[in-house]
Order: sequence, then structure tokens, then C-alpha cells
Amino acid sequence: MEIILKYFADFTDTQLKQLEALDALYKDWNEKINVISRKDIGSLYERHVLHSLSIAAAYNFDAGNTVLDLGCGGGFPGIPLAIFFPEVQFHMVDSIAKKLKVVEAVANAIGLKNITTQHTRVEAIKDKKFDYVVSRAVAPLKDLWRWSKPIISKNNAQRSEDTPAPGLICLKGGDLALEIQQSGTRPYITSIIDLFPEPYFEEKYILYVPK
Ligand SMILES: C[S@@+](CC[C@H](N)C(=O)[O-])C[C@H]1O[C@@H](n2cnc3c(N)ncnc32)[C@H](O)[C@@H]1O
Repeated sequence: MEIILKYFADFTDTQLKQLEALDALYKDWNEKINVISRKDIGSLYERHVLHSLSIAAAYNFDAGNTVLDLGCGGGFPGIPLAIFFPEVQFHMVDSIAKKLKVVEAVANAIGLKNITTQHTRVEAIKDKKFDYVVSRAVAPLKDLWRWSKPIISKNNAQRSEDTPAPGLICLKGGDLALEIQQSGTRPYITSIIDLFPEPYFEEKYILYVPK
């Protein structure tokens, strides 16, 4: 938890309690349903919570915005972001139902009200639009963009100055040159190590593709 407080100072008591509760909840649920690699569970706050919150360090969302977490697995990046942005609605989507069971159990246990879940492949969602799609470790950028573009809402001129235009924001690692070229997009790229100078974030990036 210290690593979170090293980079974020302004949490409310509720947010602090919610963040602190994640450790025991994920340790417990991960025994039943594997959502985090066993070698990483001891580094939950750095490798999962802080990694997810890099999106919040780089981008603001406005109250009332809607965000779809594409392939949320056990809840990353959506759960830490939903704690960080309590006024923003997060729709957690995964094609494996039991992973959403973990998301729902964690959200209920910490009283997170701004989360909904949907068991589906994201390509099947045709009836809803979202201001942003966030995603980590799901698919090549080409596919993420192909799936996201139709469900991202049109540009909203009412947003605050530091809030990005609607788009896809995803967490990626390694050499991205070929993946970006094959995606046909020109993402804005943030090196997470510039936000959080910890060795773990070497070669980890936030990619933002505005619609
Ligand atoms: C490696 S896991 C990552 C989970 C989580 N985002 C994280 O970083 O911990 C990839 C997840 O994406 C889901 N997934 C892959 N393709 C999907 C699709 N087209 N629609 C919905 N979920 C998908 C899988 O079921 C899996 O839970």
C-alpha cells in the first residue's frame, strides 16, 4: 500500500479503506479463481493497483463519464480506477463468467457502487456507447481498436480541460513498434516509468487512441 501513497496523496478515508481491503480480498479470491499470477500476488499494489492507476496519473475522467473495461479479468484496471474515480461509471466486461464473479465479490465487499459487469465478448455489445474503453493485457492494439471504435461515444465538447476526448486507453508493454504499425492507429504514448520511476515499469506504456 505504501507504494500507492508514494504517488497519490489525496485519497478520502473511504478510498483508503477500499484500497487497503484489496490485499486480503484478492489473496482470498485468487485461491478459488485464478485471476492474478501466483508470483505476482505478493506485489498486488505495485503490479496491479499502481499499474492500473497509471491511467489516472496520466488522464482525468469527468464525473458522469462512462468507461468500459475490455477483458477486465479479476478487475484490472477497472477496480482501482473505479475507486479513484467514484463519480465515473465503470462497465466491466469479460468473456469468462467466473472472473466477473471475483469482480462482483470484490466490488461488493468494498462497497463500490460505480461498477456494473457483463459476461460477453466485447464484439457482441451493439446497444451501448461509452466515453472511454480501458484495457490491459487482452489483445493486440489492432483488435482492441477494431472492437472499441464502434462502442466509443462521439466527441464530447463539454469535458474539462485536462480530460481527454473519448477514446481507447490501454496498458501495454515491450516493443510496440510493429503492433502499432499493424493497428493503423497513431496512439499517444506515455512511458509509465516517467510517472512512477520503479524498475517494474520499465518498458510499460499507456497508449491512448482518440476516436
Ligand atoms: C490476460 S487476461 C487480463 C485480465 C485483466 N485485464 C488484467 O490485466 O488483469 C485477458 C482477459 O481478457 C478476456 N478477453 C479476451 N478477449 C476478450 C473479448 N473479445 N471480449 C471480452 N473479454 C475478452 C479474457 O477472458 C481474459 O479474462
